Amino acid sequence: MSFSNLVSDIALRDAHPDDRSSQISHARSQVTARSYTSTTATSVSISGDISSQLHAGYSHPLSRSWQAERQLTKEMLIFPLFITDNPNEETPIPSLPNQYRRGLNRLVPFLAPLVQKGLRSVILFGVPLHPSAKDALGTAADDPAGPVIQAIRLLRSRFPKLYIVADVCLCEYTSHGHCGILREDGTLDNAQSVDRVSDVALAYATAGAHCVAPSDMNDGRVRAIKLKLIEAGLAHRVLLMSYSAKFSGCLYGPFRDAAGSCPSFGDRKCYQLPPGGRGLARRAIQRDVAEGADIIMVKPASSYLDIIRDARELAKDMPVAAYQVSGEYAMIHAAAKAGVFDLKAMAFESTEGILRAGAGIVVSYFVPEFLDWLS
Ligand SMILES: NCc1[nH]cc(CCC(=O)O)c1CC(=O)O
Ligand SMILES: [Zn+2]
Ligand SMILES: [Zn+2]
Repeated sequence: MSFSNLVSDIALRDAHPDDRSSQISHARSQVTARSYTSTTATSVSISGDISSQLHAGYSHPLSRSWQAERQLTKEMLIFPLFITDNPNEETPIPSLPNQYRRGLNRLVPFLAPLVQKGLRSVILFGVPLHPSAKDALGTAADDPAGPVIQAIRLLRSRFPKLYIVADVCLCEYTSHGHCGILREDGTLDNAQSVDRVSDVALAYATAGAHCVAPSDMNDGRVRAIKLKLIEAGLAHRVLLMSYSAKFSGCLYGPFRDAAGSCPSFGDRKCYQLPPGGRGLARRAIQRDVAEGADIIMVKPASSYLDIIRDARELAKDMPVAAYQVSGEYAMIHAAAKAGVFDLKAMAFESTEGILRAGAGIVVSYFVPEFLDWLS
């Protein structure tokens, strides 16, 4: 049977208008199936033809939606916020389109309409603008008058249903910009760093954060934080989301612009994971599960979908989160601006990939848009 006969054989009249082009590939798959059965010596089995028919399963927008194991919902989304120590600040971040650094006085007016639209959760990053706020120990990180602790209190009281996650790290507060306390030779002092990071986490939990999320990558911080939460009587209501598999690479640039957290020397390659290190990521995930994490996070997301799947399998009984980081967001914006694709379509496609890999929680700078798109 010729290819053109087959094409006319197909009921094009039943196709949805947007599905006409796929009829051609449909015809090709029938060619393959039929020529296979006709050249076999055994009796023609119809099962080959039946199993080759996939299009019926997704020929309608609703049936297409049934094909996903998970659909994106507003409950899955966590929105990152950059909070400065200058109460009236509202400054756009050039490398992060539509994102701003905001002071305390700007938070409630900004968030109120988003909460109205269904915003469920935010993750807070402190951005001390005054250089004097930074020192070798990151003292400002748990300053009770600092932006994060003040924001936790404010948001808890003004938006009682909003779930508050506090990112826990020292790099925004250290004079050298590294994620811990350094030895004289410039390497991280792990024991001191873990003690300091866990104190900061405890301060955020005490201030009312529903969740503390250590992003520092010091060894053993999950256990140290969990123990301090237990000791303080907070372990039953403060969730610990670990940035377990956090890879070093080029995708955090816009964030470091936003947070002013670029290391003043060196890089983070000795504590964040090497991009090829799948085995290390698996060990880090298993380690954090054993140390008492409640949620495992993988970061960045799109270049690490296999790691998200690993996390899904290694931490079977726990939620898995993925952080679509600043560089991923900036790339999508830049490509959309250059006409490569439609921004909304790509925001959905990238997020669907993250969910398909196994995440059930997505930290994303697209949250305000998703709240509109999902309404
Ligand atoms: N440790 C701080 C921290 N927490 C989250 C991010 C990155 C988030 C993003 O790029 O959107 C970073 C930056 C870094 O590790 O340099
Ligand atoms: Zn850090
Ligand atoms: Zn301490």
